[in-house]
Amino acid sequence: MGKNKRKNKQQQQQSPSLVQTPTQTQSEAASGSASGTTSASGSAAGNQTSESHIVQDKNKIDGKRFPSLSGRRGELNALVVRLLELVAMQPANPNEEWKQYVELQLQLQRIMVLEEPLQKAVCLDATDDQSRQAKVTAFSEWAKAGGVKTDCLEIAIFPGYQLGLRATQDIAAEQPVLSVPRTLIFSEEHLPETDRKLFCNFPLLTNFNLAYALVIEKVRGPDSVWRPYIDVLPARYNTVLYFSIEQMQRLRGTAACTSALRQCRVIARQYANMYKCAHIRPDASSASSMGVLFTQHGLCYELYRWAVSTVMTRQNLVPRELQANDDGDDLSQLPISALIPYWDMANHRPGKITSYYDSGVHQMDCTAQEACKAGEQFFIYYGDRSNADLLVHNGFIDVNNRKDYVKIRLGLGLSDALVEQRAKILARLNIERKAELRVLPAPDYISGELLAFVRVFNMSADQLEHWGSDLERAVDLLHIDCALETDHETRTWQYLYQRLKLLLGVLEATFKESDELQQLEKIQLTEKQEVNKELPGQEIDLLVVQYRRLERRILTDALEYAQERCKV
Ligand SMILES: C[S@@+](CC[C@H](N)C(=O)[O-])C[C@H]1O[C@@H](n2cnc3c(N)ncnc32)[C@H](O)[C@@H]1O
Repeated sequence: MGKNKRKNKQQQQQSPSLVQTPTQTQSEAASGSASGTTSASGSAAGNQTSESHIVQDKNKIDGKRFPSLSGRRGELNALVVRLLELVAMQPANPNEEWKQYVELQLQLQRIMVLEEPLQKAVCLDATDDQSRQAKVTAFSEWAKAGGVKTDCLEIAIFPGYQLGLRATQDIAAEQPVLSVPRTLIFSEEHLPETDRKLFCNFPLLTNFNLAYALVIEKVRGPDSVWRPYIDVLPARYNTVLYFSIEQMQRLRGTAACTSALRQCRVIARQYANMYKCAHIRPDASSASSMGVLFTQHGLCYELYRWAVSTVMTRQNLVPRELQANDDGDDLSQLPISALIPYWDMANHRPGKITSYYDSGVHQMDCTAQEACKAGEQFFIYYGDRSNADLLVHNGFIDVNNRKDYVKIRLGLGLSDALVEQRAKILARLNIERKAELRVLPAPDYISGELLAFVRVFNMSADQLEHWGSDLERAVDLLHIDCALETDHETRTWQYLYQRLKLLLGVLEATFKESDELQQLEKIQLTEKQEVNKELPGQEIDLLVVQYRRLERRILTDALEYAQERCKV
C-alpha cells in the first residue's frame, strides 16, 4: 500500500486475490448418528435420488451441534462430483468459459439449497447495516480492552459504503489516528497448534490459511474470543462470488470478466476439493486434512464464500511472529495475511498509504492521509488498483480512480518467422511474449509497455535487425516521441486503433451503451424512491454498470487518441 518510509516499519499490503488452490490433502471420515428430522427447504437436482427430509444427524463438535445432512448426502456428493468434473476442464475460449461458469453456478445453487440446514446452523444470518451498527458498541469496547487506541475515530454507517470510520474531532493531515496491537490482529497464528498443523501447511497460501482460520472462529460462535469482531463483519459481500448469473452476464465483454469467472471457478474448485476429502474420498489414516473443515467445522459453500470474501475485501499482509514452521523452514521473509479489527472499518479514497506495521512495538499504526473535519468520514488509501481489480477482489470500484487502466492481452504469433527477434527486444523491456498490457485513462491513453509491444510487433525484418543490434536503445520504444520511420509509426497506431475498436465492439455487442444508460437511470430512480431501503442485488447492479461505463470511457478516449495519431 505505498512506500516504506521508516526503517523498522513494514509496509501494509492488500494482497490482491485468492487465486490458487491449496494442495489437496486427505480427510477424516465424517461421523455422526441420526437423531431427528426437519423438512427440506428446497429441491435439488442430482444424479441420485433426493430425499424429501433431512436426518438431523447431529455431530457434537466444539460443544455445538451441526446437521450432518446425511439424508441429502448422496445428492450432494453427486453435485460435487459434477462440480469437480467441470472445474477440471480448462475453457478454450470466452464462450466455453461462460458456459462453464453458468453450469458451475447452477450446481452451486443446488448445493446451497441442500446445505441450507447447515448454513443456518453456522449462523450466517442476513445482517444489514443497522444490525451491524447495533453490535458496534460491544465491538468497540472489545477492541479498546484489547489495546486498540484511537481518540478521534468511531464507527458509523455511511450510505454507499456500509460501515466506515467517522472523525469525532478535527484531524490534521499526518496526525496519528489509530493503532492496533498485534494481539488483536487476526491471522492463522491465532489458531491452536493442532488446527494450525492441520490447515496452515502452505505458508505461501497465507490468504487461504486466513480464510480457514476465520471459518473455524466463526463456527465457534460465542466460544470464540473473536466473536465481537466477527459479529460486526458483513454477512454478505459484493464480490463476484455473490453475483447472480444475470449480473455476471452484464460483465461479459469487459476486461474484468475473465478474472471474475476465474475467481468463481477457483473458489468452487477449492470448496469441491475439500468436500471430496471430507465426504467422497475420506482417508481416515491421514491426520492432515482440509476435509476436517467440513466434518468438524460445519463448512458449507455459503460459509466458504463468506470467509473467502471477508479475506479478499479486508486482508492485509503483516510480518510473521512465528518465523519458522515445524520442519524448521525459515518463514521470516514471508508475510502473513491478517485481518486488522477496527482499522479494517476504514473505507478507501485516493491518496497515499499511511498505515504501517511497526515491528519494534508489534502494532499497526495509521496516520491521516489528509485533514478531516469532525463528523466527516475518515478514509485510507488501499493502494494502486485498477477498477477491474477492485471490482473482482474488493467488491467496489472507485469512480475517481487515478490509477485505473483496462488490461488488453497481446501475444506474438507462433507462426511469425521473426518471433525470436521480436521476443529478444521485448525481453529487454521486461515484456513477455504473451502479455497483459494497459490502456490508460486520459491524458495518457496508451501505456509505454503497450506502445512498445505494438511497435515491436509491427517491425519489419530490417527494423528488428536495427533495434536488436543495440538493445540498450530499446527503452526508447517505451516513449511516445521515440523516433521511428513514419510507416512503422502509422502501422503501430493503426493496429492500436483496430484493436481498441474491436474491444469496444465486443463491449457494445454484449450490452449496448443505450441499455447501460437505461439501467443506470432505473437504478438511480429506485434508489431515490426507496431511500434507506436495501434492495437485494442493487449494489451489484450499480457496480457492474458503473464499471462498464468507466471501461468504455477509457477505451473510447484511447480510440480517439489513436485515431488522431494515425493522422500524424
Ligand atoms: C476494509 S472494508 C471497509 C469497511 C466496510 N465498509 C464495512 O462495512 O465493513 C472494505 C469494503 O468496504 C467497502 N468500500 C471501501 N471503500 C469503498 C469505496 N470507496 N466505495 C464503496 N465501497 C467501499 C467495500 O465493500 C470494500 O470491500
